[in-house]
Amino acid sequence: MRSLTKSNAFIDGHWVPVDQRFEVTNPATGEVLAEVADADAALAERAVEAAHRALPGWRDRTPQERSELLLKWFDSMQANKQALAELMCAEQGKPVAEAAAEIEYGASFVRWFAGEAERSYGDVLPRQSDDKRVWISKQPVGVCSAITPWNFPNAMITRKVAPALAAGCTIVVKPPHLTPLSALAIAQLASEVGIPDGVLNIVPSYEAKHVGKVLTEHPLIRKFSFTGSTAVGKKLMEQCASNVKKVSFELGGNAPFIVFDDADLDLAVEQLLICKFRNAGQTCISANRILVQEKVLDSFVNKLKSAMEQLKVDRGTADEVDYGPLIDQDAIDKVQRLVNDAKDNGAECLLGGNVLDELGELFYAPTLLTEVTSTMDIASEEIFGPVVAIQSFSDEEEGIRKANDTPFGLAGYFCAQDYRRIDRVSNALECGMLGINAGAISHAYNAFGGVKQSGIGREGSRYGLAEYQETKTLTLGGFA
Ligand SMILES: O=CCCC(=O)O
Repeated sequence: MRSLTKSNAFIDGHWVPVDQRFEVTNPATGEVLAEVADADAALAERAVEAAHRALPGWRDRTPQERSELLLKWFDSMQANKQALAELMCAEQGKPVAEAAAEIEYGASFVRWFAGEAERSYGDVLPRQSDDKRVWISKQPVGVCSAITPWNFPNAMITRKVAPALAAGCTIVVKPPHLTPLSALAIAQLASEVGIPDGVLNIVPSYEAKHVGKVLTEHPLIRKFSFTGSTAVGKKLMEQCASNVKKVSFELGGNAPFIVFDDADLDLAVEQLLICKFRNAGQTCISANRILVQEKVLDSFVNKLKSAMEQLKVDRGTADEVDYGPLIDQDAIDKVQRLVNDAKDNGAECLLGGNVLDELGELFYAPTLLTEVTSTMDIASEEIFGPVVAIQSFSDEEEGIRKANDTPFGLAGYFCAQDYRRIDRVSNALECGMLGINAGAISHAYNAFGGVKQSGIGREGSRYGLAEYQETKTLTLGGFA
C-alpha cells in the first residue's frame, strides 16, 4: 500500500518546504508521525494570491468539466481508502474501520457536489413589464478560505472544498495542527487527478492566529468557512466583518437526546450508543444531555448500562474496537473535570469515570452518570468524550423546556412512537438538525448546520452549494 504522508505546505500545485516545523503525534502511542511545515502569515498570503490567480481559469470551465475532475478526485479517495484510513487512525486515534467510514463520508461530499455542479440553475422571471426581461443567475463567490477541525480530518475539509470547487471558487484551507496529514494526503490526490494548480491550497500551521488572520481579513478572500468552537467562531466572525465576507460557521453544540415514555427503549439504547460513542464522543453533534422521562428511567438505564459494559476500548488498529484514545491531554482533563464536578454535586457514577491507564494516558473509560442536574457543568458544556450524563424529566413539556434550555442549537434527538408527539416535539425543539428514533444523521445529502449560537449557514445538500455562490440579477431593457 502506498504512503500518502506529506509534510510540506501545498501552494499553487507545489509542495513548499518551511524551516519552522511542528510535530504530529499518534494519540494512541505518542509516536511522532511527521514534522509538518508551520506556515506563517506570509505563506498564507502566498496561498491566497495563488488561489486568486487560479480563479479565472477555474471559474470559466464549464460545470461539467469541474464535475468530471471532482469525480476523479472521488474515485481516487475511494481507491486509496485504506491508506487514508490508516493515516487518519494514526494521527487522530479513531479505529481504522471508523476512519474508513469517514473516508467514504468525506468522499461522498465530493461526489454529491460533482452532481450539484451540473444542476446549479438560476431563474428566468415571468415577464413583469413590457420593456424589460429579468434573469437571476448563480455565480461563484470567488476566492474562499476555511479553517477545519481535528475530529473529522477528512470530511470537514471535503464538505467545504467540494462545494467551493463545484461552484467555481478556489480555496485556501488551514487544517488543524493535530491532524494535518489527512488534509495534505487528499491535496496530493487532488493534484494527481488534475485539479489545476492554485485551485486547492493547504497551509498547515501550529498556531491558528496569524494564518487565521490572513484567512479572515485578506481583501482577496470573499468567503470564509469555519468548523470549531463557538468562542473561536465569534472572534473569527468579527475578523471577517472587517471587509464583510460571506461566512459559514458550524460551531459548538449541546445536543439533547430525549427518551420519552412511549419510546422503543431497545432502539433508543442502540441509537444513543451510535450517536454518543462515534469518534469516542468527540463529535459536535454528539448527544450531550440525555433526558429520560421518569416512567422509563430505571428500565432505560439498566439496558444502557448492560450495552455499555460490552464496549471495547483499544488502539484504533486493534480488531473490532468501539473507540480509541481521545485526541490529547487537554481533552482528557476536560472530561475528567466535568465528571468530577458532576460527582461532587450529587451525580451517581454507574460505570467508568476514569482513565484506562493500562491502555495509555489518553484512553477514557465508557462512563455512565445518573442523577445529573441542569446546574452541573456537564449539562452546559460540550463533553467531547465517552460520557453519558443522564437527567430525568416528568412530562413532555418539561422535557422540551430542558432540551431548549441552552444557547446552542446544532443537533437534537428524541425517541418516541406516538406520531402526534413526534409532530409536537419536532416543531418545538430549537435545533438545526433532528434525529427522531435515529442517532446517525450525517449524510452528504442532508443540510448540516445549527441555529442560535451553533452557527450560520448549511453544509452538504443543495443548500451547501449556495453558500459558495452569489445571486446576481440581470435586467435587460429596451424592449418597449
Ligand atoms: O463534528 C462535526 C461534524 C460531524 C458530522 O459531520 O457528523
